[in-house]
Amino acid sequence: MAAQIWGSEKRARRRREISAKIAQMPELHDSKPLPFMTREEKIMESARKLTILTEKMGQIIDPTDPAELYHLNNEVLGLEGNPMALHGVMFIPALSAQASDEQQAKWLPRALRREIIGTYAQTELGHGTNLQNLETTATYDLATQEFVLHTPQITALKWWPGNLGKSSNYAVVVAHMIIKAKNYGPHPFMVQLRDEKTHEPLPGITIGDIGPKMAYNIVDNGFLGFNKYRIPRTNLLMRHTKVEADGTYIKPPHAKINYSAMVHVRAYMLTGQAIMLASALNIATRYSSVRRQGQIDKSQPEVKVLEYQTQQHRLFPSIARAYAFQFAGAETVKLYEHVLKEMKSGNVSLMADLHALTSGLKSVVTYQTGEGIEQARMACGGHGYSMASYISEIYGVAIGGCTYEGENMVMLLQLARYLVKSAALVKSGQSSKLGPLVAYLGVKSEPTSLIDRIPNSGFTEYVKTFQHVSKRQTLKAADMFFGLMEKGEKREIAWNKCSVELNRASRLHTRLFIVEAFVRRVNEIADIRIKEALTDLLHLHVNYELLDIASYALEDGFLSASQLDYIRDQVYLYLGKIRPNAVSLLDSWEFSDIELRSVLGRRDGNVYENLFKWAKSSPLNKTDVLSSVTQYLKPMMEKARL
Ligand SMILES: CCCCCCCCCC/C=C\CCCC(=O)SCCNC(=O)CCNC(=O)[C@H](O)C(C)(C)COP(=O)(O)OP(=O)(O)OC[C@H]1O[C@@H](n2cnc3c(N)ncnc32)[C@H](O)[C@@H]1OP(=O)(O)O
Ligand SMILES: Cc1cc2nc3c(=O)[nH]c(=O)nc-3n(C[C@H](O)[C@H](O)[C@H](O)COP(=O)(O)OP(=O)(O)OC[C@H]3O[C@@H](n4cnc5c(N)ncnc54)[C@H](O)[C@@H]3O)c2cc1C
Repeated sequence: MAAQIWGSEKRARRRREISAKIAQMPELHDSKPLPFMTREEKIMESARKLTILTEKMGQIIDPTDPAELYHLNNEVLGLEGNPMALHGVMFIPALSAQASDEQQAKWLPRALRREIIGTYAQTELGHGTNLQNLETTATYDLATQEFVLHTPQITALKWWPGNLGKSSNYAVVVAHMIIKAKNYGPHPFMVQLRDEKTHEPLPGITIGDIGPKMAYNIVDNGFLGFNKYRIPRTNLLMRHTKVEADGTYIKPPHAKINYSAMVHVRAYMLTGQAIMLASALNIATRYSSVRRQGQIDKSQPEVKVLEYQTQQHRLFPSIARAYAFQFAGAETVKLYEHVLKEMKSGNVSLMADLHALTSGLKSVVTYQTGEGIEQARMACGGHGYSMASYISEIYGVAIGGCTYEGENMVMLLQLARYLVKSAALVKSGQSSKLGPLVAYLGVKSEPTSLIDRIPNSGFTEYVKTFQHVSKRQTLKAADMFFGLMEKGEKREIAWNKCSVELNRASRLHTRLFIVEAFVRRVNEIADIRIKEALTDLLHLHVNYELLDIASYALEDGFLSASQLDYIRDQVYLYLGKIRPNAVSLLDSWEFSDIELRSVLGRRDGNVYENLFKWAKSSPLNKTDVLSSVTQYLKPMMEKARL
């Protein structure tokens, strides 16, 4: 099963080898539980481990393999980020995709050797979503052949970029490029921020940390202002766009090609989200099979809380989602790598499809991951609320994904643009022009679902039902939009008035893709026992998801009330079938105790003793009487007694 999750037997084996090596290297372990550290201590601890990793990484992993790097990162540095998180996640990908060969030769080896630390500085205090209204400017000075970076007002301060505040000394900065008074829109520039020897900010640069956040507090998300700060013309990233010495602008082959670093993260973050969901579920499911509370049959002893159907219903559909996201994420990364290769050789024809797909997936996966992790926390009762479970940290980090790389509603609307264009093709009789991901929009469906009518139909009838609801909602939302325009409404106003319906279509389309990716994967599996376990999970997935969106299928009679009862029964049937495998389905992800950082989720199940040990190690317990008591509470009580 681990081979299915991680992509191959070799990958699963490598992960085990890496975890085993890390277990033998105490210098790479947290020196004390992260929840007991201050933010400064955590940053210091993370930087300590990071420097050891830079020295010893080659002994543990193949540093050129992103999957091995990601695993090493999760085990040693953890989810809360590190002082170089954005260096690997966005700075290097931005340089790789957007810098010319000559620029790459100059900067990439230094970045890869970690001679310099970089980040991706795009979002500003006043604007994050609407890139067209970013306010930082890069004005070309023809006389000196330099760009002058400037922050005209407070809202133009860069705000949020990870590791910008204190750790990075370089950044890819996105600014409006102005040449001879003409604004060419946002473009990426390589900018040195700090002196390489002293790490002091360079003259003309104002920089710092934006303060503590809901989670991710090891990352120094920062602010950045420029006061007429000059950089050479050749620091504009020039793989696709060029500015010649005389100010001549050579436009890129696709208007949005400079957005590729964002698409990179949107594609890769899906499996990251799956891992966080599976981690929280691993903690909750293990704990649920240790925790005994109450009886189902009063004549029997107290049961493990995992025996309760409500507990299973709370956890198991999310287990199925974690697998579904992992499989859909793996497909998306493959597609991304393919499109990136094509883009590098000048073929930009697949960019729109990739953008639409990653926009929808990013939104649905992060939202459902957040939901699933929060349910996992509640499933652990009181102990889930303790930082000893570590679930609250996983939650805080995971839901950051609903906001970063494009706020979820906004990204769903990006997918909706693609769906509406596809609907227009269907309506104008040009269904043959539909791309493969939306081809179903042009296919006539049966009048009613055959879900419970065709025995042994595999998952075909389910897929058809998801296709039907997605198609219907897409065409309905598109009709609403076209209808408003026909009535004379301006395009943008009409769009806004339909946007809730449009986003519903985007969600349904994305959920269909996730179901299809799960079905594709299960169909590929040769090992009978693995196939059987995953088929059960897939049954739970399709029935649970369909129940969740049933209103769309009920409103036009595609599903009947009796079919809904059938679907509900299937959910209960598969909850029971999955119960014996539940812990194993999560243990198969092979998270080590070091990686999980959870007292509740320990592999050995020795929860209570370790919770007590953990509580005793709280800094508050170093002394029996705190100074808050001697200074304030004790005198208060004494005064009251007089
Ligand atoms: C091994 C790696 C492991 C990785 C693990 C992950 C862990 C992650 C941890 C990292 C933590 C944090 C990182 C966070 C970093 C950031 O957040 S960076 C900042 C991100 N910011 C955003 O995402 C901003 C969102 N906004 C946008 O993307 C755009 O502004 C928006 C698309 C909303 C609109 O752009 P405009 O330029 O205004 O576009 P319009 O003029 O409206 O035109 C839209 C048309 O352009 C098409 N489009 C847009 N984007 C793309 C694209 N990327 N590719 C292709 N096409 C694109 C769009 O479809 C429209 O086309 P149409 O007109 O419909 O034909
Ligand atoms: C943990 C974290 C890490 C980050 N790291 C980085 C980084 O490394 N580099 C970087 O540059 N940035 C980074 N960011 C910033 C992040 O990319 C932005 O916050 C994000 O893109 C959302 O933009 P915003 O803050 O402007 O939200 P807003 O756009 O202000 O969103 C507020 C509300 O308005 C709605 N809204 C906005 N526009 C529309 C629209 N057109 N239609 C409908 N609704 C709309 C949204 O849906 C949302 O409900 C990070 C953010 C976080 C939380």
